[in-house]
Amino acid sequence: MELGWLLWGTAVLLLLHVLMELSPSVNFALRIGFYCLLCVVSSALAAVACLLVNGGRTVKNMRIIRATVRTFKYFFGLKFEVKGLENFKVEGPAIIVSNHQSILDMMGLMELLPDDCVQVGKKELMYMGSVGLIMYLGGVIFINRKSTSSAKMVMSEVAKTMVAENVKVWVYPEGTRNCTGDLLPFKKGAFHIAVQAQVPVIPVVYSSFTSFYNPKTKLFTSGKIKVEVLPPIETKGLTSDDVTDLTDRCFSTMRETLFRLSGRPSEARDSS
Ligand SMILES: CCCCC/C=C\C/C=C\CCCCCCCC(=O)SCCNC(=O)CCNC(=O)[C@H](O)C(C)(C)COP(=O)(O)OP(=O)(O)OC[C@H]1O[C@@H](n2cnc3c(N)ncnc32)[C@H](O)[C@@H]1OP(=O)(O)O
Ligand SMILES: CCCCCCCC/C=C\CCCCCCCC(=O)OC[C@@H](O)COP(=O)(O)O
Repeated sequence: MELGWLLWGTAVLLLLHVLMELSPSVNFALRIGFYCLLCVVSSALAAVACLLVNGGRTVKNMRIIRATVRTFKYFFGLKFEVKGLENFKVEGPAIIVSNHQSILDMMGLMELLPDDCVQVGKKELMYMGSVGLIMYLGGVIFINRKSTSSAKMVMSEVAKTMVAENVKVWVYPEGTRNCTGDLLPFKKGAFHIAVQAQVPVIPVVYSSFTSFYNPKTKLFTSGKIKVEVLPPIETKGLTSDDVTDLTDRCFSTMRETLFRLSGRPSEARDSS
């Protein structure tokens, strides 16, 4: 009986392996499916650990989440090469902004997440079962993207509490995933918070995933991601009139870094 199960199991695994080799779509679906399963199962386990260790919603839970998610890269053959971590060593709170390419970004995020740092996420994520629960327990700030006034109100509240509670806040200023190898125009919420709280903005750039991950062509292989934490941009003395300038400055620096890290030729940069 047990031998029968073993043979069946081996046959199914072999078949999946062959299908993955033959069809990029099957390979993509299985790898993404496995990633989601890993997120769901480890979120459930991590939620129990968070509740036992810290008792409820607190940024301290991010340490447990970070340690868990840092193991995921080994399943997918992903390597991170990180530079500039010393730029996180600013005194007190800061806004961290980074490019957002895919749901796989959670691995890159946790690879360098500093202590006492929460993220801003769309409120729909809260309803993703155990994944929503772990985000809630980790202190993720949920915003309603469909209501500008409500999102702005939450962001302004964040500007006050991040200073009072001495936490850093991680925002994806593109406001949505974008896996084209370029940046979408930045939304200004992160920069408004930085100016309101008079805290520095620390840009983080991940190289383009397109060489190993592309949902359009169903590409998902192993790969290397270069990451750079750029020097903090001070906001002391800036007012709301300076937000557009601050946003543009940050966008240009990050775009230049993205192209450099991704080895994009300079002619392509100039023509886009
Ligand atoms: C253990 C296993 C675990 C498994 C893994 C699971 C989980 C890991 C755990 C945790 C990780 C969590 C990671 C979560 C990632 C989530 C990623 C996302 O969800 S990205 C999407 C959501 N984020 C954003 O949208 C942020 C960026 N957006 C903005 O900043 C926006 O500006 C906005 C505040 C949302 C508002 O957007 P909207 O489109 O409605 O309006 P505009 O941007 O056009 O702004 C209109 C207008 O208002 C001005 N403005 C904006 N903000 C402010 C403000 N705070 N104060 C004053 N004014 C503001 C803006 O400048 C515009 O005016 P103007 O045009 O005149 O400049
Ligand atoms: C009871 C309901 C159960 C639902 C189960 C859902 C299972 C999904 C499982 C795992 C998914 C892992 C997701 C990791 C978190 C990713 C966060 C993220 O990257 O969100 C996308 C968001 O930034 C922008 O969204 P859009 O690009 O605008 O869209």
